[in-house]
Amino acid sequence: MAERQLELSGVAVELGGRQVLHDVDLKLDESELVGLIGPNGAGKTTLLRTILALQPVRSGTLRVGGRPPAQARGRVGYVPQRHEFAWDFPISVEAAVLTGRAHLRRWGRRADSEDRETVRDALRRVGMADLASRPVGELSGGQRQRVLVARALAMRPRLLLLDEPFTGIDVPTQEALTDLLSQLRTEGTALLMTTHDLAAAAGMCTRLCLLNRTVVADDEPARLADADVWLRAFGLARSEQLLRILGGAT
Ligand SMILES: Nc1ncnc2c1ncn2[C@@H]1O[C@H](COP(=O)(O)OP(=O)(O)OP(=O)(O)O)[C@@H](O)[C@H]1O
Repeated sequence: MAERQLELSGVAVELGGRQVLHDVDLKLDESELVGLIGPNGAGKTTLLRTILALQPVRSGTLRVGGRPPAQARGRVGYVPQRHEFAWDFPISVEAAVLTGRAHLRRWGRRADSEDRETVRDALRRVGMADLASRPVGELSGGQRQRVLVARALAMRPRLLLLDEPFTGIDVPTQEALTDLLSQLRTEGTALLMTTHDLAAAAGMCTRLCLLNRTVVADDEPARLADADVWLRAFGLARSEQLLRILGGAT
């Protein structure tokens, strides 16, 4: 049976005294790729940060690999939005990816041969092995995205969270990333990805989870063909543009 990597049941989260998420139920097993879709401000990033134990759960239950999130940090990789990384920091690509292993190493200990081999392997997987010594500030947007993915892979996560990984990247990087996510799935990694690219998500995800403060719908893309579900998720009236974007899906 597939191993459960993530389970949320009735989860509520508050930010600044305001309830941002309520009654969130979500399950994710190994080898699943779930697209987290919702309008701006729906709580997608907050949900990822809560799974990473960066945000407390107000009520409900959250388990990562069967454990409370604070005890499961070593099994969750995170690819943040690109603007969240300090690209002006004067370090090489290799050093940036090595930071992905920092919490697996004892504080102050130097990187060993296993760390370096894991970093090289992660850079190979994202097609960046040739640029290992390049300063991160000199990279293009697509190359930066690859570095963030390699950094998350360097910890060999069982669960990988990706925040808008396809936003603003070139087509070759989109294709390479799509292939990589599919490979990770076949290796058993569970993947949860926020995206605004509905067409890409429908094409590659095993399930789509429509979030708007709570889970409005969660199913295989082909089974989410009802326009009303999408309209509810996005809080829209029937006439709006989303119906046209969804095209055949509605
Ligand atoms: N530190 C904070 N304090 C109070 N409210 C916050 C804080 N951070 C975010 N919020 C609010 O929480 C809600 C959810 O934000 P979040 O960033 O999780 O949404 P999102 O779905 O990721 O949006 P986007 O698609 O725009 O990235 C928003 O209304 C936002 O304004």
